[in-house]
Amino acid sequence: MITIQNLKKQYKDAVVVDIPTLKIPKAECFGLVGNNGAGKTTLFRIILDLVRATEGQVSLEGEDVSKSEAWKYKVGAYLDEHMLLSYLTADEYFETLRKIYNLSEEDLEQHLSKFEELFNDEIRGKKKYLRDLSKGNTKKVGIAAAMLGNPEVVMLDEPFENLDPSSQVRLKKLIIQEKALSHVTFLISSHDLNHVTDLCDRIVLLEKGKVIKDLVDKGSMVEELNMYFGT
Ligand SMILES: Nc1ncnc2c1ncn2[C@@H]1O[C@H](COP(=O)(O)OP(=O)(O)OP(=O)(O)O)[C@@H](O)[C@H]1O
Repeated sequence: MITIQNLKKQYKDAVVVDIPTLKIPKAECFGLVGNNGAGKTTLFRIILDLVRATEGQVSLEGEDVSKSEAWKYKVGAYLDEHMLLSYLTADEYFETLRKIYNLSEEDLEQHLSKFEELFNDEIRGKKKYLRDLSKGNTKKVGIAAAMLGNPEVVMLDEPFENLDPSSQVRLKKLIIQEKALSHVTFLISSHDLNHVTDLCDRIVLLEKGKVIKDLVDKGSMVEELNMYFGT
């Protein structure tokens, strides 16, 4: 369970996140939507302790993420390319993570085999450094890395952005499979209302840092969001 309490982030006079309370239960697929600047990435960054909140706290299984370290072994995340080691090739990067997570070569192969269709022969066995990959292929590496090591929570910021249409469908299939096989809690922010509503059990809509809708009814989710976004 991720618990957010009295959370505020302020830059000078601007309050960009303001969430009195929000609980994300284990194994939920939690979607986060909102217009540009609504505070989605900032909220993810606070959850990952990449940005300190001005007030309040985020805890994972009762541990305040800004005061403890143990939660880091339970969380995998891909927010942007800064999280990668761009001077490595994809194979070198996965091998580095394998050692960090203390996985066997078989474990790594088994994990990466799930991404074979998504990688589409563009990622593994290439001599290209991550910094030279296309935006979509970079994202695929980041997503595969975020899901490595059996994390309990996987956080993905805009996972569908820059992916070609076939890759978007493949990624969606992969996340659905992973949801069915494990009890991973997914936190996914997206501007793609169709994908996020297809995938997620619950969608939270942020506006100027505040939760203005918390949707759990699959039947009316799409309609409510289309009404809000005028789509
Ligand atoms: N370091 C910073 N200094 C000042 N303002 C910041 C900083 N980081 C974020 N902001 C502001 O916080 C607000 C929320 O930004 P954030 O990136 O979280 O929004 P978002 O919902 O992820 O947007 P998008 O959909 O465009 O990615 C924006 O107004 C942004 O300008």
